[in-house]
Amino acid sequence: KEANRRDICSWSPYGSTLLYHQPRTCPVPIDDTAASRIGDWSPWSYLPYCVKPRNKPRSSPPYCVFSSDHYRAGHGLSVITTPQLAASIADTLDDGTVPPPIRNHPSSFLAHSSGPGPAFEIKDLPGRGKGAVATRKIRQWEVAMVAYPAVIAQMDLWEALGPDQIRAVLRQAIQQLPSEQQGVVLSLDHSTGGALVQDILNTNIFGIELDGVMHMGLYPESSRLNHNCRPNAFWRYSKDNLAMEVVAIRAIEVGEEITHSYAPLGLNYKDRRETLKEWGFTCKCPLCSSSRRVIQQSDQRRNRIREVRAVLAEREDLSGDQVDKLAGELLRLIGEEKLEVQLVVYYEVIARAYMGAFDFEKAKEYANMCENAWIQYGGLDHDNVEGMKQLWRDLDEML
Ligand SMILES: C[S@@+](CC[C@H](N)C(=O)[O-])C[C@H]1O[C@@H](n2cnc3c(N)ncnc32)[C@H](O)[C@@H]1O
Repeated sequence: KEANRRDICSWSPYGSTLLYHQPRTCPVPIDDTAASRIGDWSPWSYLPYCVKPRNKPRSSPPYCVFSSDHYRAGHGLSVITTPQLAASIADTLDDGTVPPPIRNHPSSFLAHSSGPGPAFEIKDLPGRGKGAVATRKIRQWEVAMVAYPAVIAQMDLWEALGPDQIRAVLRQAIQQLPSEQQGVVLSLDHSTGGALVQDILNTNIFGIELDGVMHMGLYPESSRLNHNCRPNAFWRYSKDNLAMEVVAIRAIEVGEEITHSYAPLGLNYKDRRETLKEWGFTCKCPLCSSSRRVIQQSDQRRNRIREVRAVLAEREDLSGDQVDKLAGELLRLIGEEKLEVQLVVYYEVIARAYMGAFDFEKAKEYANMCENAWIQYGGLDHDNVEGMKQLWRDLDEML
């Protein structure tokens, strides 16, 4: 009975978990041979271009280029992945699967442009190339930017394919984009070295998950966002419609650059530099451009944040008063370091520390703060809603 339901793909773990419920169809995965045999490769605009990944076992599925000309009002999309994963995202090609709040956002190119227009402009910035600068005040939790992918490629592409195969699939993926989108992609920044398209991908990708498999997502609009070690925004994307939202973590003033962090948050200066080497640049954000004394003070705070977190998470003999003191110190340091994006994680650590100290009122207070922050942070379909439910279950069991 289940298998007959149109909204469940038997081979797809996502099946019916759409937040924005659309009837889901379940296209059959096709490679180039199957598509030519049946003479149909819809919903894709071109016959898939497939290669056998040279560095994977012989039984592995091919990696194919699937392109759509009409994706997001004709901006186009090329996906380099297995036939099965391509079939699992076929429904997202339909503009109708983008929920109205995202589709109608002023920065979305699907919006009918009678509204106020985007809240940012792309400008040249000293030492950092181009970047997005706020043209009006952006409120905390406001979606500042909506973006859609132009290229998606399986994350292990560079290892799975031989160099000639990589060149061939990238050439095909770019050639099959509408010409305007080709120009947009080829004009993106690149700083990691090597062949142009591969370098553009390495410089600009966001890691996204399709059916549990990591992919590189190239989102040209949000590619212009620079890194900041004290970011004022973060990004999230929806598996259901592939749209990316850039959200303000605190109020952003007119003229302020909108930034996110490319590196895990909370690293000290040396570790951040090491991590950002992979991206091929030396960070020139305001913190990294400060005096040595300011950087040292920041490092001390960041080291202390890690220590306090470890004490709260690991010590089982803390009293309520001790948790009060440590939680207060942790939140003060996070505020001083402007690492608000991490609060979701720390609220849970504090809630669990209060549970350990049998102060259930405070535990509930922080569990509530954690849940509200996750909802603001990830939206209702965020994976961590499950983690939150576990926190509440653990708390209920103790009461
Ligand atoms: C994803 S792009 C960001 C937009 C880019 N600035 C542009 O002009 O399109 C990443 C590149 O921007 C530059 N960049 C980003 N954040 C930076 C920072 N904090 N300091 C210096 N350069 C930065 C680096 O060249 C990096 O490789």
